[in-house]
Amino acid sequence: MTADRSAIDSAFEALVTVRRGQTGQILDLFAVPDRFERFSCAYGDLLLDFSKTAISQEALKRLLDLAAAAQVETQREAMFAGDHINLTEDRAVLHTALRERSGDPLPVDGIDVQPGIEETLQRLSAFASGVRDGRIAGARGHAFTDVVNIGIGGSDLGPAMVTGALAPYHDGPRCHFVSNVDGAHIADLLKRLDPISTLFIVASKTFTTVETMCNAATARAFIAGALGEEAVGAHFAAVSTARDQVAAFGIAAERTFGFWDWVGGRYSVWSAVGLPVMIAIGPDRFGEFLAGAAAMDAHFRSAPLDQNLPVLFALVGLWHRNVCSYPSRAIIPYDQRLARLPAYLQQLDMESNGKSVTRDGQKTARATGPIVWGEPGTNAQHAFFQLLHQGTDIVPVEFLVAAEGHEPELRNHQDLLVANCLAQSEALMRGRSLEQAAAQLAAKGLAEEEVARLAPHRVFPGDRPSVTIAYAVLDPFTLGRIIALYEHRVFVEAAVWDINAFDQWGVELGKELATQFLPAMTGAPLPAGTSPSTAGLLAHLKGLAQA
Ligand SMILES: O=P(O)(O)OC[C@H]1O[C@](O)(CO)[C@@H](O)[C@@H]1O
Repeated sequence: MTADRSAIDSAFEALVTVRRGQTGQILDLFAVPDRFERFSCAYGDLLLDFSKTAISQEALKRLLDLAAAAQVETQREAMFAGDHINLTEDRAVLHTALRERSGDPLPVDGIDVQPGIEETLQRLSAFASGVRDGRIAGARGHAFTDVVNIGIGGSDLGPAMVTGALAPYHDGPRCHFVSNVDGAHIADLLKRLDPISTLFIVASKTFTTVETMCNAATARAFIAGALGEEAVGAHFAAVSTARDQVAAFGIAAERTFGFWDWVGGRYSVWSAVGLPVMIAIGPDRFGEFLAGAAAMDAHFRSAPLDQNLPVLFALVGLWHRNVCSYPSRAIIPYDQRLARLPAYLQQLDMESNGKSVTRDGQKTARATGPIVWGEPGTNAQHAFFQLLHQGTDIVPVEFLVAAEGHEPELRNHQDLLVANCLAQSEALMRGRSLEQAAAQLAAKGLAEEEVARLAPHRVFPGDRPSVTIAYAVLDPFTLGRIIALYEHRVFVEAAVWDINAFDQWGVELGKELATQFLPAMTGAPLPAGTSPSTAGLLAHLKGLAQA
């Protein structure tokens, strides 16, 4: 479908005009008594609060006009219907089908994909259950105590993040994740593992990714060296769309779990890529995780735009990126088990929306995906919150926080955690004036000149925006809802920017050059045209390696 660029441009112009006309601060917007109610949106216990942004009633209205101008609803239906919206790869985008359990037929290119999804899920459940209860065991009959997922990008970040997030639900074997081609990653893990009770899952959509193939070969040698070549089959499973390559590696068809080209790597945790999660928490809990995402899908599809969490979340993102020109967004989960969420969202958001051309190949009219980064609170407070509060750049923050932890006996920890989370968003918005800083110092009895010297350092400009996502508890259902919320937010932002969120050509050039440079590591000349800087660096490193 073709976006109506002029309607989108007009909607953005109207927003810029609103922004220019704003005189007060975020705090002043709370003069409207029900601002919190009006600028937050709940889906069950999951609340998105965006009242601590500079979005006024007028701005919100214009943002909703922007969504209408971009025909977000039409674009959304094209995705759910299985249209080939990934234009550069000529593919449908249907990760949502993986969690849709109604059983209704879903034709893609004339073929119903639901039976294949169901069959794969049944096979995954049987395999995961077998590994969990020891019916599927190693070559010498030992139950698996450790499962190692070998994958990278979407074949690593999703299962690694979700497995960590749902640690309280683990009742299966220990799960580990190896992604980096740096041999240190796998070597440090293998030292701690007993081959006799270790299962490797090689996860790669393409089964050609260099890092994954290199790590898989090392893992294979680990098993073959310890237990013999004939043991390899019992200690490996694969997740891939490339069944031929999997077979060539030596993994049997019954231990190969497929998915489809309409599932992008960074959207694949709902597919067989989620196998380590299923082994860790069991098929039933994995089903709850899928159900959470399906619930968010249904909400995204049916809620009016002004009550639609992913749409509102995206509009806040567009406001910050395009109207306020903020270059990044920070993800700060006040939930230690979501420690890998920022990394997961970096791929989801930046690989999807880090684009400079529109769907028809024209240069984009405005800035697209921001830099996404973050760390869990409260640790982040003691690292980079200084800059968030007093630095010269404004970074909109996205806080995530649960009402309950999983440790009722540590309620005092949860109280401290929640209080800190709320305090940070309040402090970012409220700030502290020079007068207030001076008054505080004077109240401590400091001399006048000391007050004047120190007070400027204690000023907080305030007026810094944040969004808070609050929920009851981080269970599988809620985690599913949160990830789907972010996925659809990325979708809506891309729809407005008129970019393809589902390809990733930007990762190719570096891969190509690495392939060309590899022979030079063992003496061949570097390809013609390689810069003197790169040639100099290689010579330096080789000199050091030989020393
Ligand atoms: O699953 P594969 O094919 O090994 O790819 C891994 C990752 O590599 C990328 O293609 C590019 O980095 C990602 O999109 C993907 O998640």
